[in-house]
Amino acid sequence: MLSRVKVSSLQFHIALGEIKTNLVKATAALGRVADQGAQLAVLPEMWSCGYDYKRLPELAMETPRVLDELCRISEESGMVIVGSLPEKERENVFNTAYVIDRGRVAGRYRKLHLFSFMGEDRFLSSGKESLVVTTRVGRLGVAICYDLRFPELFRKLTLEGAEIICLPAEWPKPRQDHWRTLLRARAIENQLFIAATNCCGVQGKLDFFGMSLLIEPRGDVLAEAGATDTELIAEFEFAQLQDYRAQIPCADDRRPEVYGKLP
Ligand SMILES: O=C(O)CCC(=O)C(=O)O
Repeated sequence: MLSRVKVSSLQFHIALGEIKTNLVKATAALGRVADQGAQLAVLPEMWSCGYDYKRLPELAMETPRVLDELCRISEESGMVIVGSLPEKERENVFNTAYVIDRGRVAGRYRKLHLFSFMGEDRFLSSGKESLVVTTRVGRLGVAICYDLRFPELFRKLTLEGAEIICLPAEWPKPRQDHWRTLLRARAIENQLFIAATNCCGVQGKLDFFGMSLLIEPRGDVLAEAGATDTELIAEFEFAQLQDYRAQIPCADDRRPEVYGKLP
């Protein structure tokens, strides 16, 4: 097991429906962070095409090709890569975060909580399972964007041994405060690392503020992006997680007999 991991968050503007443009951008950014020694790279939510709702079934047909490219990069660079893409299965389209490790898909998480406020539930199907997966950079839990508002999911991932939670997002203005506060809260209450990647810039009618964050288990922000294309890098030291959990043993002090058992 590694004692520390170099983690990167690849924030960029997603061109709506333009898979080729976004793939070129992501590939270049992955190359740059690999050159800086990144071992885990987190891309935004639906980064290949954005929320081009009506064209999602057609755009999702390209996802296997995008995944092949990510697998190649993972194989050549040694990086673990996480990010969400539209996934088509029969008549359903899911918002699916893929974990790519050692040149193959090591785990797949279909977004559980669809953002009904913006009609995501009318165009996408929701997943039925959470995901914690062991990779070469440790045990990763995955959540996507709106999932951040559901602490139960994060607690479940924690109890299942997640050390780092990767959170691809497309979180628009004006809720910057919720984004930053909830990310720090999820890290603090579960005493783990969070690598959250938002997109930035205008996409259709929405304006994204960026503010991708790399956070350690005390809730301290190790790196934070502004509102433009940015590659964040920080080191996650697993001893910090162990020390903090030993110091304030929240997991041991839980009272599940009162408020219910998870998972
Ligand atoms: O919860 C929010 O405010 C934003 C969520 C969102 O944009 C999404 O899940 O796509």
